[in-house]
Amino acid sequence: MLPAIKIYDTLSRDLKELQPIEPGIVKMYVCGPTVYDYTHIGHGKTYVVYDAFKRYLSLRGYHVVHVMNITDIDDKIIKRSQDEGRDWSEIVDEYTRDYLSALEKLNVTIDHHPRVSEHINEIIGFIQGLIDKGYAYIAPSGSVYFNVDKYDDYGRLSGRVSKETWGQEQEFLSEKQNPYDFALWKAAKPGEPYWESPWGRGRPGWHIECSVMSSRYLGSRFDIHGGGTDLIFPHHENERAQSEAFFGSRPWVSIWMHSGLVMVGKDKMSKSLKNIIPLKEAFDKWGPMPLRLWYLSTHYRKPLYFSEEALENSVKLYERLTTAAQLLRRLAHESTGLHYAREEDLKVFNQLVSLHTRFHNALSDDFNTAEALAAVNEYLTILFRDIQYNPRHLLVSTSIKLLREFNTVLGVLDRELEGVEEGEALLDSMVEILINVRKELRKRGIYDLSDTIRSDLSKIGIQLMDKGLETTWVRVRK
Ligand SMILES: Nc1ncnc2c1ncn2[C@@H]1O[C@H](COP(=O)(O)OP(=O)(O)OP(=O)(O)O)[C@@H](O)[C@H]1O
Ligand SMILES: [Zn+2]
Repeated sequence: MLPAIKIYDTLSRDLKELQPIEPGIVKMYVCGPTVYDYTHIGHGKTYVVYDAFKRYLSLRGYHVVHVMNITDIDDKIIKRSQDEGRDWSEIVDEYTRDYLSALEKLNVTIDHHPRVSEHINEIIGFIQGLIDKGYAYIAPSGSVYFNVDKYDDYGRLSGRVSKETWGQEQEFLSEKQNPYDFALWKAAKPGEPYWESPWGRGRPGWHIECSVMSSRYLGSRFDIHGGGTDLIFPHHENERAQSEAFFGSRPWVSIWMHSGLVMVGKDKMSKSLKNIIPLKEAFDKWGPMPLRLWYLSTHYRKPLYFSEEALENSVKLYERLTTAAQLLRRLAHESTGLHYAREEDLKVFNQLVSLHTRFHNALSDDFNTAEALAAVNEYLTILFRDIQYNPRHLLVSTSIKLLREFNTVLGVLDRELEGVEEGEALLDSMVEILINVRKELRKRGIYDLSDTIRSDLSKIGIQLMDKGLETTWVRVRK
């Protein structure tokens, strides 16, 4: 029996057992990027952590619905478009493309990827609802603010008990009833992008989009709300206040799950601090899969300090994992004759089984990927030390099963593990057929054709090596 899944909930400051509102289905919303600059390795951590968590939930048999928004209307985007003299939609297109391509490389999938600009009517409806219920007021400028005093649980998520610590959006102090009220709708200044609304031309404030789009795709209550710890205040505090006010029920979400930030020294890696490494540069230097492993090398709630050395270690781990997948593919063919296990083999088998338990214990206890990776490392040691030269069927098939399970969460060997399926065996046989044909051609002196076969195979990553008339081959990973 696998242990129940527990996750640290920022609101109750305690571990909470995952008990989905609808049995078997986990609904998760994670705050996504504001697309006004290149996606950086800090963002990548947040995306990969929730992707890996979702993969773990799937491994445990849950159906997960994962929503992440794209903020394509925001003050930062408008500022960038004014600074560069470019239309805001051009900026949004450029950086959305960069973001989506980074997700693809990182092997992160999202089920719903809603954009603010495509939900303006729903946002207006939600704000009107808050006004009607007495939680929001219209200022003379045409902006609409949330009246924080009307909501009785403000500050609990972030642990800010005193009103003195709630101040935000200083630029609107003159028209807000309180310094801690926040904008739901911002009246447009000349030259700014705008949409028509009952309160005049304007655009949504930042926080309202997440309340609206989460309920649009997940309903008025859902299981997990995530994002980086930088968002707890004011963003998530505000999301919570306006959602519970609008739906008139509590709790809005069952678990608030926050991931620690990528840090450069003492600072958060951040576009605004200009200390970023864009993901596209990091991909060239270390590769996307080692980055995934690096993100998972520390407990998700802790900060992750940027370090070239740590990234090099992840590159090495990735190499060991890919070698393991290749080795297992080979052993899967070789071990078919070794259908008996001796006593010492059973000991190795038991070690593998206990690593499986350790992996699940770690991940079900607040998704401890650092501890899970320790189990993976130990598995690799056993594979290369005890199984590689003793490929008993029991040990090889258990190792394959385990590596698949590990990878379901890690998400770095999807392609390599396909190699263990029948499809790959078929491909292997096809290569052998071509090699035999080529041998015949060479025997008959038809070298131009035999060279063509070799160079064409090399283009698809299959390298032939001749020794006399005999030919061996390897797969070259690009
Ligand atoms: N340094 C970081 N480490 C981990 N996650 C981060 C980091 N910076 C931002 N995030 C997370 O990435 C997601 C998208 O962030 P967003 O685009 O809003 O960043 P931002 O705060 O505007 O960026 P920046 O601070 O770089 O200007 C959010 O969930 C946020 O919590
Ligand atoms: Zn949000």
